Amino acid sequence: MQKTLRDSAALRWLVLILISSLLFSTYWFYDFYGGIKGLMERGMGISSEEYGRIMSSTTYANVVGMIILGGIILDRWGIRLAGLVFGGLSFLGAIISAAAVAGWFGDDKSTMLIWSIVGRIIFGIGMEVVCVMVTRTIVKWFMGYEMALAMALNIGFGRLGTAMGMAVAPDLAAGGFISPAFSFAAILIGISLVFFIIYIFFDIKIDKQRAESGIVTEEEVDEEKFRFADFKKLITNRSFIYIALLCMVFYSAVFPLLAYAPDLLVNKYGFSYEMGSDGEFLIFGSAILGTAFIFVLLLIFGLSFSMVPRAFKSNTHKLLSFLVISTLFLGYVYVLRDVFSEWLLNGPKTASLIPMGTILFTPIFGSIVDKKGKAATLMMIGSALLVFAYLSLSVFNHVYLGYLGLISLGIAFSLVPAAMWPAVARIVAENRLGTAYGTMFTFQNWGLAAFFWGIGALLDFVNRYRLADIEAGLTNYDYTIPVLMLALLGVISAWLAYKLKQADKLQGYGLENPHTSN
Ligand SMILES: NCCCC[C@H](NC(=O)[C@@H](N)CCCCN)C(=O)O
Repeated sequence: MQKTLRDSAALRWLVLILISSLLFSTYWFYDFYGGIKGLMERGMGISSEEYGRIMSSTTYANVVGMIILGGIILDRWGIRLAGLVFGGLSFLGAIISAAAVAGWFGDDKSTMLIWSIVGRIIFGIGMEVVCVMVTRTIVKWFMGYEMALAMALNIGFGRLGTAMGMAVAPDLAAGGFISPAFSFAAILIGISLVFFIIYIFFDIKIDKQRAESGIVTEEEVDEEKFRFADFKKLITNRSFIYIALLCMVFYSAVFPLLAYAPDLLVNKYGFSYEMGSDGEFLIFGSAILGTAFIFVLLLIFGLSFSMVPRAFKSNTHKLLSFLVISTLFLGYVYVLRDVFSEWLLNGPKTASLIPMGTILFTPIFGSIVDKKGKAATLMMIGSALLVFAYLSLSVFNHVYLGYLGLISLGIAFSLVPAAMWPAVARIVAENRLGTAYGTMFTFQNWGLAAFFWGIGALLDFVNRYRLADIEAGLTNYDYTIPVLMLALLGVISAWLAYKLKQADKLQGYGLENPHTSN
């Protein structure tokens, strides 16, 4: 059979980098607000509820079915046009948001708020469909090759975007001017769109090659397509209902918390928002480049831990490679010990270590699920960890318990997605996966809409008699009740994972069994 571009490993990985840049930049824009919540409140004169409203607006179009409509458009138009249009929408939304905070539409609070919401709504439409489009592109290039690894790396790029966005945004907003943090994040999406345009040349070429050699073209591959008949079947399947509800409840307890985590650490434990000079690692005199370098090295270590030892067949080589990477990692931590000890007292930097940790843990848990199974049980454990994390971060007041809570949150945030997404592929036939993802993301956005806003609204409500003092910097927000509410979501998640385990026993999808193919 005639070879195509995807038969070259180098080209496949190049394609992965080109398209993952879109995930990196859109996750960055999605999550960097968390790193500057306090600065946004002061800069724009908004309350926590209004901040929550801006975050929640990302989901507004998606809660009424935009992801499903986007999926159908993706089916009709294909990767190239849909990618340009939805990537373009996320860029447009980001530009509008940046213009809003820069005061281009007017510098009074309500104008800035309204245009920030308009920007986030448009960004949210583009971002979620980009997520589905990128998954589809990975299937197109990696089917029959290293698909699971490519997907894990792809999410890793997204998490790196989240972590760096949260950590770097306060440096970009130095002096309390939030506008540069927005412009920078918007420009990143623009750059990733250029990468996507470069990808388009490869996409055209491979489609040509596939047509010439009689391999099915993208339009003919219907594995990932959305179909209403499939949708009806899915929402009457017990196991799917439980896993989709779990996706909604679990992510509602995690993504919205990330948008408040730096502020929580600042208000509860007295961490800083802006970094002192001791915590700055300068490259060419720039703290931003220095932070980016530290994160890229963390990513490289995370990926090396999860990929290098498993590439060797003999246990001795596995152990040896693990020891070499561990030694290098310890050296890296030792050299940067002063920087890291400052970071652990800074809200945005500490919170950014949660998504960073998932880059290390998600592939590890993924391979445990592959080898040992127990997917539903691991989802129960992950949800229980969430309960522990949120109890530690709410009712208790000790900073070390707080760190332990953050570590548990990071493990839960790795464990549940690592078990959940492959489990969907077991419950749902391959030709219904596109429909399943679209449906789950829509459910997820319902939960996110409620909790992005709900945490902020509850925060203002429980602190209603102290808001003037908080604004004047005389006292801090009390986060106890909002975080306790998230612990309840952890309990519901654990119950849903348990119901999933029971439903799976009846329906026999084998979620608790190892992946025999691996
Ligand atoms: N192949 C499916 C992977 C889903 C990964 C998942 N992404 C989402 O849930 C997106 N709908 C929302 C991303 C929001 C970014 N803060 C994930 O775990 O990231």
